[in-house]
Amino acid sequence: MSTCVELNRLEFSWPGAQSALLSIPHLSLARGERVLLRGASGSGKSTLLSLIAGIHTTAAGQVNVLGHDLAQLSQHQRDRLRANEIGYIFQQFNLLPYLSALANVTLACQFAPARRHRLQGHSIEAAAEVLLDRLGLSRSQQQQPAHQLSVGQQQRVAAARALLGSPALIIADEPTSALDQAHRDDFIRLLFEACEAQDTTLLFVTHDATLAPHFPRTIELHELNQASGAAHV
Ligand SMILES: Nc1ncnc2c1ncn2[C@@H]1O[C@H](COP(=O)(O)OP(=O)(O)OP(=O)(O)O)[C@@H](O)[C@H]1O
Repeated sequence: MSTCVELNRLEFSWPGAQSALLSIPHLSLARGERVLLRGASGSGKSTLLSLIAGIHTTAAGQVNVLGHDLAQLSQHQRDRLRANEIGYIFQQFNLLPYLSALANVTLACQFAPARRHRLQGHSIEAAAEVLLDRLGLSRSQQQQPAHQLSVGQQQRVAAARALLGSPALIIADEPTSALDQAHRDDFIRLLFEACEAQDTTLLFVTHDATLAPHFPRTIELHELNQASGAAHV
């Protein structure tokens, strides 16, 4: 099985902080793996995601994504790698409220040539419609402005935007915190099915312990992180 993400001797401190936030000897995520990353509020989960996504970098240690050492890439190269290979689902979804659901999804491929290429000749719009169908949005809902959709529907749009064009990695940062349990379980099932269909690795972050049974692998950040100032559950 090939490796999607690998961290080696990663150290990270925010500028001005008195101690390291993250000190992670090793972490490896295989291609297609579904992993839950759990940790207390403030323990550094979002920071770790931003390092894996190449939004922030650290000179200490190695963050490897699909065989690329992110520290060796220019900012432009990291941005391209992220656009092409990483789909991000945010806690607040970050949809453009007055654009239709469909237009929010198609945006994902506008600046990502590799993602467009993987649509294998289908138009971006046709591929987005099929993905939204699969995630349970009717064609009329797909035409509605995002702000007129329910929270659960907006979340599916955010998931479709992340999944379109089969990126290698989906990073989901607390994407279910606004949902009740039934909608949450339903969303996770749909997300798993979509990731499996396209062999996408899923790194799903939460502080909710009850989600662990859904995932084949759970990582507790406080067990992974050896930084002395790290927050514990
Ligand atoms: N841009 C930043 N600049 C400086 N410090 C930051 C920045 N972002 C986060 N921090 C600090 O890093 C620590 C970890 O924050 P982070 O958001 O990574 O935690 P988290 O585990 O995702 O928390 P939560 O579950 O509450 O979202 C906090 O002390 C926070 O104040």
